[in-house]
Amino acid sequence: MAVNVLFIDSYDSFTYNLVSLIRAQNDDTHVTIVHNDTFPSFNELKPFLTCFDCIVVGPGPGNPDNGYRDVGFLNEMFEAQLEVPVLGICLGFQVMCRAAGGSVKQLTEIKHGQVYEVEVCGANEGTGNRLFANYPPTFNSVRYHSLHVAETDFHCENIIPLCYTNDENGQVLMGAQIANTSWYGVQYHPESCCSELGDRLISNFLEITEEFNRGGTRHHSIYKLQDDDSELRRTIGLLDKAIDKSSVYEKAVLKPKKIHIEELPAATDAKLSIRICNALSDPFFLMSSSTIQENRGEFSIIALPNENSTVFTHYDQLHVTSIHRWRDPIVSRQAYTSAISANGKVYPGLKVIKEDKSEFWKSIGDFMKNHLTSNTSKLPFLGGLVGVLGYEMGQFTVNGNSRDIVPDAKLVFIENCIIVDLRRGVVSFVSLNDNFPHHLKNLVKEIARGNEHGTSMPSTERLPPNIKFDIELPTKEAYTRAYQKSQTYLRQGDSYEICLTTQTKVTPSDRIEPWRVFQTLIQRNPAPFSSFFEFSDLHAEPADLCLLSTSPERFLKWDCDSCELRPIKGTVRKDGSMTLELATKILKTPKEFGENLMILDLIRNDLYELLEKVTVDELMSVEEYKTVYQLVSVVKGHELNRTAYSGIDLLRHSLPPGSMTGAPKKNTVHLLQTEIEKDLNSHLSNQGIRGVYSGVTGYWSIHDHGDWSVNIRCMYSYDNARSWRLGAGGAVTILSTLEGEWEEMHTKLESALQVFRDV
Ligand SMILES: C=C(O[C@@H]1C=C(C(=O)O)C=C[C@H]1O)C(=O)O
Ligand SMILES: NC(=O)CC[C@H](N)C(=O)O
Repeated sequence: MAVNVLFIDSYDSFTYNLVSLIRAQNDDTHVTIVHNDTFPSFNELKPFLTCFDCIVVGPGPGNPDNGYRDVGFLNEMFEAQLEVPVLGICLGFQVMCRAAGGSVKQLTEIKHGQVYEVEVCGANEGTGNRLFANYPPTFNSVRYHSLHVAETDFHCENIIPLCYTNDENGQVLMGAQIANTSWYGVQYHPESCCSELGDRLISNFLEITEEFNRGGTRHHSIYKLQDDDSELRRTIGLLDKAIDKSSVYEKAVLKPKKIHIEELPAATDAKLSIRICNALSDPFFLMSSSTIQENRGEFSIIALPNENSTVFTHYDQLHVTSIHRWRDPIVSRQAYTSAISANGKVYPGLKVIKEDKSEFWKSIGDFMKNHLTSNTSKLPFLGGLVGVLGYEMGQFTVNGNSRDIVPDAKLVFIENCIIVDLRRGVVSFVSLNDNFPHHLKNLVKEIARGNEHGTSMPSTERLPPNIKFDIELPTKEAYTRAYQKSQTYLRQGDSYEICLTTQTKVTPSDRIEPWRVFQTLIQRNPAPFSSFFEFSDLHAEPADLCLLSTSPERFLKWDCDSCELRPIKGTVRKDGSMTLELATKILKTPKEFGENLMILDLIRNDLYELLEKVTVDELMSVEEYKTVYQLVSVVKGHELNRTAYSGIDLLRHSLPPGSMTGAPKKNTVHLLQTEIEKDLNSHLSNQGIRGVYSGVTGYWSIHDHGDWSVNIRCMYSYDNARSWRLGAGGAVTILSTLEGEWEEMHTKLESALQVFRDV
């Protein structure tokens, strides 16, 4: 049967998991998604309702008692006595029960990302438990809620209980029908990857819908519309577009390009790329692995910008993108500075576009469209854009308002690179225009043979002595206030998990070359996604952005048809007595399980927004790093080829990384920026801005491969290494403790900060 579903989203991070579950029931099911505030009031939505067979009201942050601010027009909608089948989930369920006379109260023991056994009430009787037809007496499902429908109310005659769970709160209502209506709902999350029988719930509801519409006078499904109903069809089309899902660029048929690759056998030495970089006199960017792990860190990429390299820089606060050539002598610092801040002035060699960050994505899409090729290769990168995207390039952040104008994104087009395949022991020289510098090839050949001339790695894991470091850490008082605010929001139901982060500033008494600091860092904290980016892209001028990263976390990797994300959530410090076995025990407790599951479900959501097929390939494995053990899940997206989207769309739509925000993303990012982290970093000039930290670093190759890691366990500088900033944090959940989080933040901070200690 063709069913036309209206899905009302309350800005949750699990919406598209539900939408995909609904779509999966039937090929003919059409789901139209609107937000709960797409319309200023229910009246404006009402005329469209005849287009739909049923309504699904999704989960979300907030409390129905807060009215339009939290739930948009939903209270009004349920008060309007709709004659249409409704399925309310979590927040949707709470709004529905409230309209039927129930009251919504805070749980004593809040449940975020926890699996509970749900007991189904009695067998079918009359219109009774249709929603749970063909269910076993009990099943497991995931709960994400701070609020619930109070027990005193569900014994009222309007609310017919359909299932319960029992926990420290007593008996908690998990599902109900509103008497004399075809409104149903569940408090738990059927769409979570750790919930059972979610598909059966949806298919039962769709059957209820079908029967309702068959028996009644409603025959409005769009698929049954006649040609003269084109107006209605158009209306649905308009509603379908209420949420912007445009792609970064329009995919086209690609042609192969001759790419010049020369291979050289080399040792399988994780430090080879560092040894090569040590010998380079011209600028380079490095994406390297100092540890090789399954499916990570097999390749190190040395990208060599040259005078043909186009440099894209975006300034979120100014709404400006600048485009110029790498170290173009005709672009002076003075011209550059005045061009980006004074609107519309034209300088030779420099293009300044007034655009916001969403247009920035389109600008790089337009640029790359002309460079993409159909080549396939074993190499991850053949040339293309490399660089850094800061946290504020992602969705839902608001513009900063600071004195310091710093770049939020920097991407450089690379035509020459050296790729070290650490597994196969091969070095490749790759050139798009056959202009790979000869002297460099010869130099690398010498190094691969082990003939270095006094340029080897510094033998100590220490920075040069006699330099003092002024370290400004966040205060415990400020952290405590931010932590407590986070707990308040979690209890109120405004968020399920909040990644609370801090920033530390380090000022050396003397400048140390970033490359020197990086070498020390990667020896102290080897990681699969280490990167070195010194953007000295203005001729004879110091770098205005520098990033040294030892990230353990892949954010997103893609090729033409599939993608992979590896969210890390759950951290245990490695100290003398900690073993893998013990860490595994700690990481498999409800606190860490919930923390990881929430982000895992969020990431599935981010992919389902654009893709149909998403799988969880690893559920919470424990991985060992130099200073910590981490809980890692692996999520894959498939069949990108069948959609209008490419990897860059997935990147754009899923930034900032969920593991750095918490869930639901929109509200949590907003709370972090405007309330929680606002006063936490008073020692920084641009507070309220995370900058590079929490963003991503990586590449977009011309053969449409990409790989981006999360900017954590890193340091970055906006003043040419005169001072460094280090971000660190962790997810705060209802099961966190202040001391535990404070310690975890320090553990992560120390993984990079240690290079400035015991020098
Ligand atoms: C916030 C950081 O790390 C993030 C938070 C983690 C956690 O809460 O367990 C783990 C890895 C990262 O996604 C950090 O390193 O600063
Ligand atoms: N997942 C949800 O929809 C949560 C609903 C509500 N904000 C609560 O915390 O209870």
